[in-house]
Amino acid sequence: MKLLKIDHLGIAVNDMDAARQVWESILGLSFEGKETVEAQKVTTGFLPVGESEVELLESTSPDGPVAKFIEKRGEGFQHVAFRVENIEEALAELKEKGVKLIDEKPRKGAGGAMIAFLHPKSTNGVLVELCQRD
Ligand SMILES: C[C@@H](C(=O)O)C(=O)SCCNC(=O)CCNC(=O)[C@H](O)C(C)(C)COP(=O)(O)OP(=O)(O)OC[C@H]1O[C@@H](n2cnc3c(N)ncnc32)[C@H](O)[C@@H]1OP(=O)(O)O
Ligand SMILES: [Co+2]
Repeated sequence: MKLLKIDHLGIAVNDMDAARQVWESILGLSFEGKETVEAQKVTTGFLPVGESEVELLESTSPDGPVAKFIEKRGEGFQHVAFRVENIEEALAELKEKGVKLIDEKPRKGAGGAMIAFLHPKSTNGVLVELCQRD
């Protein structure tokens, strides 16, 4: 398995439009548009930066992972997503190594990507997303 690059950094926010203002006007990034991914109970908003992107995450439901995260920790950095060439192979390899997988099988993410999460308890307290884009 090879991690190709940091695909995106996920930031949990209370209000997409308010957060978008901050990342655009203060940090000078450009907002690419919103997309709701119901399976994850989030609306995403991507802002490219170099070879990677910032992914703003607003929860669509009080019982979603982003709402729960904000309730416990407040707004902030929620996950890092690494691009991989072959997500099925990567998951098989990580499972073999005893890594605790949240998703044993890839799921559909934003922008047509296939994604899977590793449990933060396996990765030094950081929620890791693997992401394959074809
Ligand atoms: C659209 C897509 C895309 O990019 O295409 C996305 O990104 S969707 C992005 C949103 N989707 C996701 O996050 C899906 C994957 N996440 C999950 O399944 C969940 O959020 C878990 C990570 C399993 C946490 O679940 P849950 O909140 O029910 O468990 P919990 O609160 O008991 O947390 C268990 C322990 O993990 C810690 N914990 C929870 N969320 C964490 C996070 N984001 N980063 C680091 N640690 C985290 C808690 O503090 C707790 O630690 P202590 O035990 O020490 O107190
Ligand atoms: Co993500």
